[in-house]
Amino acid sequence: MRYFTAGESHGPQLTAIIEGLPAQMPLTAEMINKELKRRQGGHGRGRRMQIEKDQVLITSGVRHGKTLGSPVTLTVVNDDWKHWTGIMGIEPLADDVNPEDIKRRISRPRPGHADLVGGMKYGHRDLRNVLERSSARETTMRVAIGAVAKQFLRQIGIETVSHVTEIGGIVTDPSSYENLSMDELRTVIENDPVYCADKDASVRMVSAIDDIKGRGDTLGGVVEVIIDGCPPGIGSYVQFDRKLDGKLAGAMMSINAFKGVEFGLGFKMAQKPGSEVHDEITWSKDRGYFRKSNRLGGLEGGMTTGMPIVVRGVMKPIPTLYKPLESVDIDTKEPFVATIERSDPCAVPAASVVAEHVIATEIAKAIMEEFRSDTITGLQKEIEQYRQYVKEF
Ligand SMILES: Cc1cc2nc3c(=O)[nH]c(=O)nc-3n(C[C@H](O)[C@H](O)[C@H](O)COP(=O)(O)O)c2cc1C
Ligand SMILES: C=C(O[C@@H]1CC(C(=O)O)=C[C@@H](OP(=O)(O)O)[C@H]1O)C(=O)O
Repeated sequence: MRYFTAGESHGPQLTAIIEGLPAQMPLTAEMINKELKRRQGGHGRGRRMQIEKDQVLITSGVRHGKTLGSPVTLTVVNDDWKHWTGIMGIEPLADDVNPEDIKRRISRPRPGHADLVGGMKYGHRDLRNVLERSSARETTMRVAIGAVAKQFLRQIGIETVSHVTEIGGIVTDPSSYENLSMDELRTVIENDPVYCADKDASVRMVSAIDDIKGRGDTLGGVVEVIIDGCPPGIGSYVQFDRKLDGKLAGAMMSINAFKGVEFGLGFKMAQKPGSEVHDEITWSKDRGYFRKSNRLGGLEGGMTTGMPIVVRGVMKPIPTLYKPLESVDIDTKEPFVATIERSDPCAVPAASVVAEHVIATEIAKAIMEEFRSDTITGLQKEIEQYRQYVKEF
């Protein structure tokens, strides 16, 4: 499976193309729209999310609700485009227009964004040309692609869930959710304003977001993704670039504003002896091989172990502040303090949805590399046989 995204934040539309999906898989716009709506939500989002009502249009690769095996194209219209039509025009500028006079041209790079270095690299004196593509608006299409990947994973018995475990130093207590089933956890999270499974922490997170917004500042946090039902042996130890943990870490780090990733106990492993980190192996007739604990987060030697995959990512606080940081105007080289039109004070809940979808996409891709049938029923059969084989190994 291969995929691409395209589109500018304030351009006419966003596009994704996915190639290599099995044929005969049920797929509807509704399945994708449900996830797009979750990404737009979460306490802490700014005014742009009141303008957009993200809805996908499937324009190829699906007929009568089933995949054809041909490339699937997804598009989402930017409702904000109507306010930007002239500014974002595709046609060349008229001869009498000076590029430096383009409406809403940006000559003042924002710290923490791609603006300055992107401008240098691509020769853009209007930094809007960088901002438009570096914006996290792009994550809309990564969620759309991930929704398709999740639908594929569901067909072969793999479930995904994501939740917020920390915002601005407020940390969830794992005992409040670690005994919940995947379905129970999903229900709690979907009904929570910050997609958090610890009710007490959630209340404090909401007020921390309101407080930071009032102060013109922003907050980051940590999100956790859990993937349950993966058979052992997805990924490989035989070549460095086939290790699944490396691919998942790369996917997590590709999300705008993500600055770190960990599996299982993660960075806490540094504080513990080996006997409190590694997971003992056991076997039963019902389950086959399994681990007595899951401190390594479901991966050993770059391969899934069959235990749930547990991966977390840290998101920095949003860089555009109403209480802005100092920067330099590229025209005058003079320092300035920026004025802000709108921004999200905290997008950690939305980012947890993005994280779940990019991880689901990477896992779906890895599974399609291991099992090669061109139809979903063929793949289901192959995977079922493999599950039986590893159980009795
Ligand atoms: C869901 C989501 C929403 C975001 N919203 C904003 C925003 O409103 N304002 C902003 O300055 N950055 C926002 N960001 C973060 C920036 O896109 C990101 O920090 C920037 O592109 C620079 O990339 P880097 O932080 O990965 O270096 C958001 C990120 C995500 C994942
Ligand atoms: C549009 C989205 O997020 C945007 C991501 C973003 C950024 O700089 O990354 C900046 C803001 O955009 P704008 O400048 O238009 O207000 C966010 O709203 C979205 O998530 O769909």
